[in-house]
Amino acid sequence: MTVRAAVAGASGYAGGEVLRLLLGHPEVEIGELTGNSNAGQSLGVLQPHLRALAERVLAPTSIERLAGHDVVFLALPHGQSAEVARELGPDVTVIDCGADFRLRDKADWEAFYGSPHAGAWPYGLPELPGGRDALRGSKRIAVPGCYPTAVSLALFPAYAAGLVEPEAVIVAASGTSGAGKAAKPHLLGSEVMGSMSPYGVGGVHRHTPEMIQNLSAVAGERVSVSFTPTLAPMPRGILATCSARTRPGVSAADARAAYEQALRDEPFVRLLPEGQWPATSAVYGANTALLQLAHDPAAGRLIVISAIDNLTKGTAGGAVQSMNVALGFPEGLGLSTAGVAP
Ligand SMILES: NC(=O)C1=CN([C@@H]2O[C@H](COP(=O)(O)OP(=O)(O)OC[C@H]3O[C@@H](n4cnc5c(N)ncnc54)[C@H](OP(=O)(O)O)[C@@H]3O)[C@@H](O)[C@H]2O)C=CC1
Ligand SMILES: CC(=O)N[C@@H](CCC(=O)OP(=O)(O)O)C(=O)O
Repeated sequence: MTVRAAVAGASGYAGGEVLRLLLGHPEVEIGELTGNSNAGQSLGVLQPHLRALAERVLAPTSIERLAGHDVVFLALPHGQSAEVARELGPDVTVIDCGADFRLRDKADWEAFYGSPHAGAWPYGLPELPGGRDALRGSKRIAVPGCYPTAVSLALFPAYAAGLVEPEAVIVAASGTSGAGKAAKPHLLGSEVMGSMSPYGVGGVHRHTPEMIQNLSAVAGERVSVSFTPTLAPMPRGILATCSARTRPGVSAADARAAYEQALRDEPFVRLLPEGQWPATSAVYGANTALLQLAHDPAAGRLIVISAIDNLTKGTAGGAVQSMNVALGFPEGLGLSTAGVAP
């Protein structure tokens, strides 16, 4: 069964990555492509790496343009998806790469996004316990934020197995494409090259409540999260260093066994052999999350490090994987675990 898919926000980083993956998806025909300030411009100019779409021209984003497709990917700024989604019929599969429908808690949404809460949709992280069941047949999917993807995949096996206390400390580095294509002064090349810097420190980053939501659901109790994001001088990738206090008696071998068990059948999440560590270069352009763990007995903490490509597993790959589950396609269709190296 071939489906026809439209992409709104096709001039942006997330929309471009969705299109790169859809070009390799055997069951998807690419339909309307829309943008905002770049409407009227050709994809050959806006996304020069997508040669097969070079002649296509962006239309303005409107319901008329997006209606009539089987699937609509929304890769729009926060707050822009809800209205579009409301107008699209219940028979259209709408996959939102933005944040609008990720959080279930209205107060959290209002506190971190400062706008009215639009609601919550089934969450596009199939690997979480119950994740695939929630997505199967769903016509609405909220694709996770890139940091919550890296962190939730790193820590869910520990909480599912009861290995750690309900507190997690996370420091993560992201490539600059995480901030989107729109020009921002602190992302000028001269500010970013050759430097790493923190931002959103002290529990204020909007991905914090999303991590708490995911980990608490797995743990069955509220998990507190201290999250510090940093900006790294690379275009793509997230390296998340996550730790939590181990429950009494938990050993390194227990942790390894629990992760191996939890990830045994996962096609896109891999616990590396002992002695190998995740690196962003190994997941560049791949829909893979690579993990490694260590137990620090002196500190009494389990440390789990994960690497993803923020635009692939962290956005567009997660979106396509979730679409596959929702529509009943093989989950890995159109998705590669092969990265680009060096
Ligand atoms: N970058 C990343 O790593 C990740 C991004 N996301 C999410 O994906 C979404 C897109 O992000 P990203 O691609 O990085 O951002 P970009 O800034 O690169 O792209 C934004 C896109 O939205 C369009 N747009 C801007 N304003 C409007 C508007 N008012 N109405 C309709 N379309 C508009 C732009 O069109 P035009 O260029 O024509 O003006 C462009 O196509 C965001 O919600 C983001 O949170 C999620 C996870 C990770
Ligand atoms: C480096 C950088 O700026 N990253 C973005 C996160 C990108 C992402 O996943 O975000 P959305 O929630 O916007 O979909 C940030 O910290 O705001």
